[in-house]
Amino acid sequence: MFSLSRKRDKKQSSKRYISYLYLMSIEVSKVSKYYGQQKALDEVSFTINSGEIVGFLGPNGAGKSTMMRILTTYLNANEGNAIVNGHDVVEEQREVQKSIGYLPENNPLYPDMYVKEYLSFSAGVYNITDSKKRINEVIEETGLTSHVGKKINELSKGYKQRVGLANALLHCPKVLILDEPTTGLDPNQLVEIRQLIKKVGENTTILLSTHIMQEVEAMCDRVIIINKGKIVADDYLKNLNSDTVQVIEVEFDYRVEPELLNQINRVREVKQLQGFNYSLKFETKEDMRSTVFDFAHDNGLKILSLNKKNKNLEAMFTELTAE
Ligand SMILES: Nc1ncnc2c1ncn2[C@@H]1O[C@H](COP(=O)(O)OP(=O)(O)OP(=O)(O)O)[C@@H](O)[C@H]1O
Repeated sequence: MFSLSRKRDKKQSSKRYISYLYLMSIEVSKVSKYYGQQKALDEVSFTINSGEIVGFLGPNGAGKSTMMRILTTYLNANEGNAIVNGHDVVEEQREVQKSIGYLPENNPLYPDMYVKEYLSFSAGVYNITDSKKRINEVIEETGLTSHVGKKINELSKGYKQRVGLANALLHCPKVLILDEPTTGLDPNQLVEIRQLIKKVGENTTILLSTHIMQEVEAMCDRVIIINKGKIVADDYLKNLNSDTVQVIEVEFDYRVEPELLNQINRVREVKQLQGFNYSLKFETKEDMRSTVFDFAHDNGLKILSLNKKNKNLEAMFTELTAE
């Protein structure tokens, strides 16, 4: 275990800086965080490459906001370290803040300010040169053109989120950190904000947190799943959505010994669910439903229902975050 405040060997640090500059946007290493006795993060480690859109997925209370607040320097970890765009989140806070855009969970906007007034105020805080030009660019990029003359408290939740995004993008950050960016949006606003985030992600590395699995499927290249403060999965969606793993859920009219079902040709795993329901896992592209039917017939078992599922993100999320 090593501490966030430790001083690094300068030579090693500059070598690492160069590699991060080109490849790695974020590196988190064995980060733990306690609130009193409660461990909110438990030796969390992951890396995010430059250009990726990564979903940080977990149920309520999993530790997502805590991790994001550490990455954005608003909170210190108790153990471990984190580097963002080549800068240590404790030793180089100012550099980290300059290189990231952050949209916190409850986007703190000034309700009485006009949209443009608010962005000008932020541009002043960021010390942006040629701020007028940059403000007009982000207004266009985030689809706010027809709303610039409005006060923030006159905007819908979706447009308030756009203002938050515009604000986070003002200083052209390399990495955007978005904490539950679509919470509370209606279905139309949801689609629009997702499209906007995807568009922004064409030029920016994005880490976004959510507890909604479909959110990750709609926007991300990769998912990191966190549960009770621990990383439980980290993979690219294209791998998770492959159809080589197949789960068949079958309901019989009576209890069947799992040992019997284990004899089905090519079955890899048998799980007993509620009632007389069973889940059978296969690792093949071939549709195994007829094999299951034939096995049931040959063994005198009566099937009441049968469902084939691909072992996709939804199934994995449910399994990994089950109580
Ligand atoms: N300031 C705090 N003081 C005490 N406990 C806290 C504090 N902030 C968070 N926690 C606890 O730490 C755990 C992780 O919280 P965190 O907000 O990081 O989770 P989350 O995944 O972002 O949840 P949500 O999706 O509900 O926002 C939770 O059990 C939470 O109750």
